Amino acid sequence: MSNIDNERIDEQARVDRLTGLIRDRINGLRERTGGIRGEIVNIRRDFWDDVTVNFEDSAETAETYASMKQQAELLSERERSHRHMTEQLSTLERLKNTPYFGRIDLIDEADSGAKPDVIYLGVGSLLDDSGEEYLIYDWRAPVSSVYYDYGPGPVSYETPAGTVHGEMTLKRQYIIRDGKIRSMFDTGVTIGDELLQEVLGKGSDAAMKSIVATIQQEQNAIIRNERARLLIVQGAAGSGKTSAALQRVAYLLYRYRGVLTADQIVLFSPNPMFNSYVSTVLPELGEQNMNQTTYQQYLEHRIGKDFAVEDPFTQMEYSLTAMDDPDYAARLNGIALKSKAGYMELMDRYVEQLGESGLRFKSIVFRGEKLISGKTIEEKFYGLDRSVSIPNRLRSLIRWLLKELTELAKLEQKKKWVDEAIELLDNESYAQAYEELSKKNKFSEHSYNDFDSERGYLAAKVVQEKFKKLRRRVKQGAFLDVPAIYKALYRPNAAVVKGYESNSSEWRRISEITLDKLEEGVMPYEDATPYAYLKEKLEGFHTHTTVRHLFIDEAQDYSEFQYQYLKRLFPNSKFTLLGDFNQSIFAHSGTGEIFHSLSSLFEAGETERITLYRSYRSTRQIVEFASRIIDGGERIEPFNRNGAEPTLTQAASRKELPAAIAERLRMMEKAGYESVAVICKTAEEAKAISEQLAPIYPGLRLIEKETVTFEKGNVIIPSYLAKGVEFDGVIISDASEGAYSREEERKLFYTACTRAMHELHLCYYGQLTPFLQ
Ligand SMILES: Nc1ncnc2c1ncn2[C@@H]1O[C@H](COP(=O)(O)OP(=O)(O)OP(=O)(O)O)[C@@H](O)[C@H]1O
Repeated sequence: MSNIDNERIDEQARVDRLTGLIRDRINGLRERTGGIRGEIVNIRRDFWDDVTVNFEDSAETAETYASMKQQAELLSERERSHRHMTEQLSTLERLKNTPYFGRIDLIDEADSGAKPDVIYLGVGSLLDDSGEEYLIYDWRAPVSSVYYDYGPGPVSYETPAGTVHGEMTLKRQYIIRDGKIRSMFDTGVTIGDELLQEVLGKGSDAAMKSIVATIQQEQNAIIRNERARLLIVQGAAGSGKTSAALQRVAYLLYRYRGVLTADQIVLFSPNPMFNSYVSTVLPELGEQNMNQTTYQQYLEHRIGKDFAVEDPFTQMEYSLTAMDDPDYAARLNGIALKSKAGYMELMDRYVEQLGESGLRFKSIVFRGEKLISGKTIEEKFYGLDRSVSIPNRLRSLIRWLLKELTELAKLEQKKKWVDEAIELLDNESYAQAYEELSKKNKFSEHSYNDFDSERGYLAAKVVQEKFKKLRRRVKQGAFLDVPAIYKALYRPNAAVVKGYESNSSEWRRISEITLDKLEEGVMPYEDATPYAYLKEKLEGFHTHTTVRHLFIDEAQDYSEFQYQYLKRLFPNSKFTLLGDFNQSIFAHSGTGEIFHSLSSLFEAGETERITLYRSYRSTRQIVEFASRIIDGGERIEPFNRNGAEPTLTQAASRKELPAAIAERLRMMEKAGYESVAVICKTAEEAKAISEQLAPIYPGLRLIEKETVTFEKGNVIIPSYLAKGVEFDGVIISDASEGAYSREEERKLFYTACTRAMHELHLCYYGQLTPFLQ
């Protein structure tokens, strides 16, 4: 028997020993948690039986208090133990079938000559019975970084106590399934092809997978980066940006356990469906999910009461389909203009001017009557000390208005409608009034009819009730008419835009189309951030000070303005931005140059950039094919996994396209693929193709912007919604010149093609897109 065979026997014996130990511990823990759970139920049920309650005198009261405290402490101690055991159980469950995936043998420089420490890495740590020796190290432990960063030879790694140097004498990888070593091999720096081949060759899933066992060196740099205030990751399609981001969250939660919690981490995703796609990774690693949201959801939350906020996909659909609209060019120019930092400066200047004049206030109206006119409020506001900021002046104004309302309420009580309202009161209200007044001795002993004071009391009650809503709205500052203030920016001769764009006919056109939308109650997507920013500047910023880490996926899709805004909203947060400028498809994010220039967001020393060139998602053939579409694509390195060449199918006419697509779908079904996407350029096209395919290839699920769950199966999806997700096979429904030929469509086309893991097929009619010619 060869050496390696002997070693494998030893290794399997160790796996057996550990899985046996893990199982024993699981059984023991299950029994104990069951017992504790029972105890907790009993303590809760008998809590008051076991407490002697007696408040007769101070000594008895003290004793009662002490006995309650003792019971409460016992309960919380039991609950703590239960929580701890449940966590341990969940770690053991994760280690049960695959206790570890890697091993390193390490000699610490400090004790050279000694035998190497043998370190096994898994998705959780395991101590021996003495509690002193690690049988398995968590992949996030400081020493584990050596596994991802080095091959055999000299190594170093950071610990809280400083840098440790040493020598790695062995690096081994395992594929262990159900407690059996399927294969094991010794490697250098790169974590072996074999393991990656196995992982990447599998079918796609409804949920993203964790990549702990095969994290690559450059990905590890992202995961463990702790220095940068702003970490910018530019990575080719399929290079593992999202995967690395999620592993990074898990790493941070481990590294800062006790200090950092999952709710202090926020991930901005490209769409709600993507949220569902990535939501299983962290629980799989034994961590809680961070807060996940989309920028659109955030905007809705902030300004959704003022306007119907257009979403980025509707804007996208417009930019892809509305070329015949006479306002098309003006709208696109407006989108570009409003996404720049210069537009934020314009808002700043506007706010400065508003400090002097121009704020608009709504009158405070009650029962159709103006109680305090907008004009009066305005005069009061501008009568306040002008050196004070607008939000602080508004606060004074609120105090003044509330006082005024108290006085006005008294006048209101005398009005006739109040009498009518009193008459309609029920008996209970009367009885209550009588009781309260008796308590206050308001009824004079001599009068037999206390009508006046009773009426006074009831009138005050009626008016107070009706004024409640008014007072609440005043407290919220709802009398400031932010929509009107924003609209004023686009009115002819708005003071602030003088010298900015006032003479340009383009600006006038942009203003007109924006105003039209705003008057309809619709907030165009490109205006949503400027509006939210203006609102915050006037009312005072609602910052999220507890958030420590903000992750933005598909970061190339955000505008400069949006970044500046986010920076202000999350003042205590580090930013991790993950994107690919080759996939910037939105009109507001330009051609991705914003993503390039982001370094200016923070100080130079606080920003770090990492570029990922290696693409893992797709076969070599697909990566090479797709890379030809974009500039600089030759730098993208495919992972060496082979598959079929992408195919081009020319249909005789547009009408024949569905048949060609159906044919490809059947072929892929035969080949056993379970998730195939027909990717269309727009939602409009997706809907049409979906209807045409239904009779000849039923069962495809149409994905729309409202779709919130990502499920396994065959789908029809618009290109821009397929961002960030992947499929076994992709069929580009229409790769004709008519669909993809404008320069703005190049990146969209690239994004669509790079969603495929194993097979890519393109259908077209007439001329093929010039991007492939
Ligand atoms: N180190 C790795 N080990 C195993 N699989 C990996 C690794 N890195 C990436 N992958 C796989 O590659 C695929 C693409 O990863 P991911 O979606 O994170 O890439 P991305 O850079 O965010 O892509 P895109 O920009 O196209 O959305 C996923 O299936 C992921 O599991």
